[in-house]
Amino acid sequence: MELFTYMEEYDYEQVVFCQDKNSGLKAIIALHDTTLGPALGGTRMWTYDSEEEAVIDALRLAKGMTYKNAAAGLNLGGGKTVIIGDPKKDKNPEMFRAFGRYIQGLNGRYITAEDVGTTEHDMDYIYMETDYVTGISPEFGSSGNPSPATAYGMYRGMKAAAKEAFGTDSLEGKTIAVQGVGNVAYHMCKHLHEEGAKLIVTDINKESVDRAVEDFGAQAVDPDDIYTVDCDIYAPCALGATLNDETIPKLKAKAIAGSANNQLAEHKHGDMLHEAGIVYAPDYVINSGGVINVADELNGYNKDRAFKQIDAIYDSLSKIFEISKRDNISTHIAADRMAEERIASVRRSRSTFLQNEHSIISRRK
Ligand SMILES: NC(=O)C1=CN([C@@H]2O[C@H](COP(=O)(O)OP(=O)(O)OC[C@H]3O[C@@H](n4cnc5c(N)ncnc54)[C@H](O)[C@@H]3O)[C@@H](O)[C@H]2O)C=CC1
Ligand SMILES: CC(C)CC(=O)C(=O)O
Repeated sequence: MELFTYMEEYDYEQVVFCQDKNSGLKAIIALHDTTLGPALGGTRMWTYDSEEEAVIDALRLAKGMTYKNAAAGLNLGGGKTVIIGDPKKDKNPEMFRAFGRYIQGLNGRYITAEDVGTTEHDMDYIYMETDYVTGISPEFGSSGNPSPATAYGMYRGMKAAAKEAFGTDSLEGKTIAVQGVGNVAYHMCKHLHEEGAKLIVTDINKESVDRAVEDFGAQAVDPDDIYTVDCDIYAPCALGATLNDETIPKLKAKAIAGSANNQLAEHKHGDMLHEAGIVYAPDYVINSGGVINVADELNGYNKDRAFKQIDAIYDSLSKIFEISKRDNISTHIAADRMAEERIASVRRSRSTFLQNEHSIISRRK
């Protein structure tokens, strides 16, 4: 991979490689676009097959955060971190403290939070070294783990997708197939179960499946079978790129509404779904509840205010479905346009010179 060529093609601002031999930290912080404000995005810890795979994941996730934060109406740019390692075996407090110092070194250009493989406690260690971290334990005045907020937004977004696909937003009696029942999907399943939906679940982790079967009466299937089950809505809630040439033709669902980031392997897969008449709720819109919740901490956390904003995911998706129908474009393109227009308009409105803003002249005495 030619890193600078890739960065130039997709307009990335900065990539930071962090290494700390003592703790074993190997992290990549990718900052995509900070037009709207400091980049806010979580830290993923995962066992990558190669360093290149980790870099690409950080870059793709960071760009997704630019679009997510813009579409959610937040004054925040897009960034993300990946830490290379096994979250079950390779973590230690020093690793997250060392990482916190790297974040501090960016002086507010990047603010982190949880993602796959990291927890509230990891964030607490980062917080020992920097203020630029959210989703820390509630005893520090924070909003805590963002997963329940993401799950609530998912539930609201799934109702909007159901309205578009079935003419009613009630999920009672609907069969929903869930890939990956981890932090977000467990809480999402709780909402769906309470509304009377039937759940089919899969996970590579048996304990997670057992918990969903026990708590929500879900039916369990093998990971490879989730694409072919009879269902009304498919919810990809594991990792990215699972909507691709191989899986899309197998799907029986009329709507797709999941929490995973970067669900479409390529842009053309959004078009494939549109052509197949499947209502696709763009991932970064439907899963923005978590970032909306942690972003609220920057104003002094207020749960009611944050959840009111999360509720609005329903309206944002309804608007996207409307534009998609009106202009006969796929929903992911409609969402991208919404986000890009917001960034472009803020960029224009910030183009005037300010004497008190940092600029080359402010350094001259
Ligand atoms: N935690 C949050 O608030 C947010 C999470 N997301 C995204 O949602 C997705 C899920 O996040 P979390 O629930 O936090 O992570 P998690 O790690 O708790 O859950 C993911 C689950 O997927 C399972 N899994 C992985 N590969 C699988 C496969 N091939 N087949 C079946 N199951 C598989 C894992 O075993 C795990 O149980 C991720 O893509 C994440 O980036 C997006 C926005 C916010
Ligand atoms: C705080 C996190 C939920 C933000 C993030 O990384 C995401 O939405 O993917």
